[in-house]
Order: sequence, then structure tokens, then C-alpha cells
Amino acid sequence: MAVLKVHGNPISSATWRVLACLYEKELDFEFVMVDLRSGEHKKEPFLSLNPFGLVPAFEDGDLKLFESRAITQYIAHTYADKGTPLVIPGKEMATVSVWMEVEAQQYDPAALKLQFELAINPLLGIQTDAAVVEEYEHKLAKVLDVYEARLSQSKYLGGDCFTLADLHHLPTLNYLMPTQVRKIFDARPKVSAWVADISSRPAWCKVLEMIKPK
Ligand SMILES: N[C@@H](CCC(=O)N[C@@H](CS)C(=O)NCC(=O)O)C(=O)O
Repeated sequence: MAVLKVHGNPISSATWRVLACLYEKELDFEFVMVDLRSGEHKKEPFLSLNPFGLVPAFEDGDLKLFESRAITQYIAHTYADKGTPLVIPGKEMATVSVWMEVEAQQYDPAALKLQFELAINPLLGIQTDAAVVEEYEHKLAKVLDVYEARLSQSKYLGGDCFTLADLHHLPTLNYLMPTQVRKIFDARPKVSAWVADISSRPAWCKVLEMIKPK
């Protein structure tokens, strides 16, 4: 088997998504550090891996991929016989796909905006915009109302087992849970229990250990 390579950076939440998937699948991989401060991702040779100049990028032999959610889907399908399944064979996969889309199209735009306002901007010395936070907290709350209803019907978003539809949320949750946004999750019992469950998975704990500032 060719060496799997993840090109990324420990502060990148999209990189964490791919790492979580690799640890769930119990696959060996090489982590290639991309120096975002020096703009390594905006120059060759990185642009040959992702022409948009964003991390992560991924290599499996001759195959080169970017976009974290496409990478996780490739890994889950290609290495179906390893580790946690993460995808479901047959018709039920359609429901998992629906909730992967919900994460990307409904949840992530609100979560990412709040992540920048409340977690990233303070690190960069940029003032948090309270009006933006209020607007996006409202948007996130509406999405989480739908999650609360869904998680009252099934243990996980895609069905009865943990799949990529759940895993894709872990990076933004990790940035948001130490902020004031936590109250929006905590106000919804099913959502709150789901966050606690998926955040304590051993594979995710390995990601947290790996990205911990040394
Ligand atoms: N949709 C992309 C997002 C990639 C992305 O935005 N990466 C960020 C880090 S999380 C990045 O490379 N930022 C550097 C920059 O914008 O210059 C994915 O999921 O892979």
C-alpha cells in the first residue's frame, strides 16, 4: 500500500477532519506540515496539490485530492474494510449523504462564521463583532433545532451508527465548545448528548493529542 500523506497544519480545522477520519480507519499516514505563516500553501509545489491554495491536501500514491469532505469520503469508501465503517452500504447511504450535505450547506456556514468571530479573530487581535455573532448564533440555533428533532429519532445524524455525517462536525465543535456558543448546544438535550458522545471518541482524542501545542 502506498503511503497516505496529509498535507496540512495543526491549526486548520479542515485538516483535523481528515485526521479524524484516518484515525477512525486505523490507517497509517504521513503528516506533511504546510507553513501557513510563510504562505507555503500559496506557492508551488503546494498549488499542484490544491490550486486554491488551502489546506488540507491528500495523496494516496498517484491520486491527489483536496477538499476535506471529499478526502474523508474517498478514505471511507476505499478503505471500507478497515476500522470504523463511517459509511453505510446500500440505500441507507443516501440518508448519510443528506446529513453530510446538511453539515456542509446549513451548519458549517454559521458555525465557521462564529468560529472566526469568537475563536480565531481574538487570537489574531481582531475585535469580535457582536452584531455578527448575534446574527449567526440565531442562524445556528435554527439549524440545531432541526438537529434536535433528528437526534430524537436516531442516535446519530445518518442513522443508528456513527458516520462521516457526524465526524464532519468535530472540527468546528472543537473551536466552538469553549466559547459562548456552547449554550446553544447545551440548550438542546439530544444535541448536547450527541456532541459529548462524538467528541469523546478515541480517534478524535488522538487528533486532539496530535494538534496540542508542544
Ligand atoms: N472547504 C475546504 C476549506 C479549506 C480551508 O479553508 N482551509 C483553511 C484552513 S482550515 C486554509 O487553508 N486557510 C489558509 C488561507 O485561507 O490562506 C476544505 O474543507 O478542505
